[in-house]
Amino acid sequence: MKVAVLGTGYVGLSTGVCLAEIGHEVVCIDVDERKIDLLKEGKSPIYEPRLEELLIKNSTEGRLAFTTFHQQGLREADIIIIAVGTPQSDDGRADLSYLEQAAKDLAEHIVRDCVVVVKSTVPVGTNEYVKQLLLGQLKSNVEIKMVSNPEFLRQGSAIEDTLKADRIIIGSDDVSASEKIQEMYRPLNVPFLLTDVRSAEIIKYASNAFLATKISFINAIANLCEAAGADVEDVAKGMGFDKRVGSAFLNAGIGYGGSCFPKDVKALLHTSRELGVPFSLLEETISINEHQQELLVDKALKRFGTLNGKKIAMLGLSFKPNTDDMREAPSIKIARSLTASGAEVAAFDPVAASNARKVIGDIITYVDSAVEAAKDADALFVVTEWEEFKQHDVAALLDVMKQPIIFDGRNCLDEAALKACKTIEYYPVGRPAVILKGND
Ligand SMILES: NC(=O)C1=CN([C@@H]2O[C@H](COP(=O)(O)OP(=O)(O)OC[C@H]3O[C@@H](n4cnc5c(N)ncnc54)[C@H](O)[C@@H]3O)[C@@H](O)[C@H]2O)C=CC1
Ligand SMILES: O=C(O)[C@H]1O[C@H](OP(=O)(O)OP(=O)(O)OC[C@H]2O[C@@H](n3ccc(=O)[nH]c3=O)[C@H](O)[C@@H]2O)[C@H](O)[C@@H](O)[C@@H]1O
Repeated sequence: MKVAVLGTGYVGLSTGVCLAEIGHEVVCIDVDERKIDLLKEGKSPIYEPRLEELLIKNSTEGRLAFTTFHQQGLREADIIIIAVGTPQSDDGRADLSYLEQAAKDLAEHIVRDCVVVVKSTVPVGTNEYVKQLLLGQLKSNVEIKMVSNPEFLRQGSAIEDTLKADRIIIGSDDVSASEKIQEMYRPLNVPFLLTDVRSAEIIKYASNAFLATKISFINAIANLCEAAGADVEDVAKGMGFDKRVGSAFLNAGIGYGGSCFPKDVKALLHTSRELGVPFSLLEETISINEHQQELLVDKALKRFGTLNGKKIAMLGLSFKPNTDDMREAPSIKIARSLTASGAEVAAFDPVAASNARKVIGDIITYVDSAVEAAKDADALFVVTEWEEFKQHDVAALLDVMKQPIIFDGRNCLDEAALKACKTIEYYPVGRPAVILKGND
């Protein structure tokens, strides 16, 4: 099938590459010339495992092309997938301006009957709004059918999640459009759930808000465990054995970040207010998360009395491992709080440093290794659980630190390995701090 994808961000690019991989002819369109130039050279503008490999393979085999010209990209498309951003507005609602522009671009350049798929995360009712915009401005006499098809991939495993999704939601009031989209995805062999458009839109927000709430719930339990002398890791394990609870997304830490949970929880809250339906649970989810992002700095302040002049090593900047995305990363708040308290911060992240610099600026120093960050540090903050930090020889870090104090915001360091080092003050999340007696 001939597919056009509007927007080559995390979702659009992953979708485009994977649809080409299962045999479709795909043209990805973006208004960002820099991105399209890179993509044409076979380079991915984002860090995502396997993405570049599949990008090169499918471009070389002639199933994947990139353009900044809507006219060129849309000319032959049977299916057009909209995957532009829907960021957060100041009042919490989803900003639909990119989507509105996308509808305008489509109206201008669509020249044949096609199915338009809204994959961007959009508030309930938006598919109908886009359809009206599109039909109202359409230049050619063609038939357009609409499908809501929200996306559930995670950054850092976008390709894997797309090729092996848990489900594909297809929301449409038109049977033939729904069938066409099922046909497009059929080679993936993933279960479909067919719904009406509004339910499909809500499924996306409900899923993200539920997962964010699960994280805030376990973080609240973590704080309770710390005060009560219990261990949240064991508590989460004990809860997770119950299939009704499930063990996923019960990792306590310094809160959720990223381009979606923070904005989507707020957007759903905004929708509920607009519809006059109380949903204070979401307010708590947000407030627990904000508090959790302050956790490491609060603990360090308690430990040191003042952070003025203290040197802190930050391991990790991206909002989660395996991505260079800094959107709403907890590291931003942590870096700002630390420096506002007079601390000096040296940070290392395997891939996110240059994006981090754009957001955090030069209030902190960006270094090229964990050991360099740890040099002369009074404390180490583990902010992102990159595999290489978990595997790191902690002794090598402790050797260069001024004091052996670790605040582990992701409970990811191996305690047995820590015990094999010299004596350490270790502050995990969700269980009391411990002095790990070492062999010094
Ligand atoms: N990032 C993620 O992991 C996930 C994101 N989503 C949702 O998918 C949507 C897209 O998210 P991301 O891929 O992260 O966004 P992004 O911000 O990374 O990419 C959006 C792209 O759209 C392009 N664009 C904007 N207007 C355009 C137009 N008129 N024509 C062509 N291209 C245009 C931009 O230049 C940009 O490259 C959002 O609604 C988001 O909430 C859903 C699931 C996962
Ligand atoms: O709509 C979206 O954009 C996507 O949002 C999330 O994906 P993503 O933001 O890429 O990453 P997650 O793995 O969900 O992590 C989000 C945040 O929650 C945190 N988290 C996650 C799990 C956990 O147990 N504890 C925890 O603190 C992570 O550190 C990270 O900051 C969802 O998992 C995807 O299904 C969804 O498609």
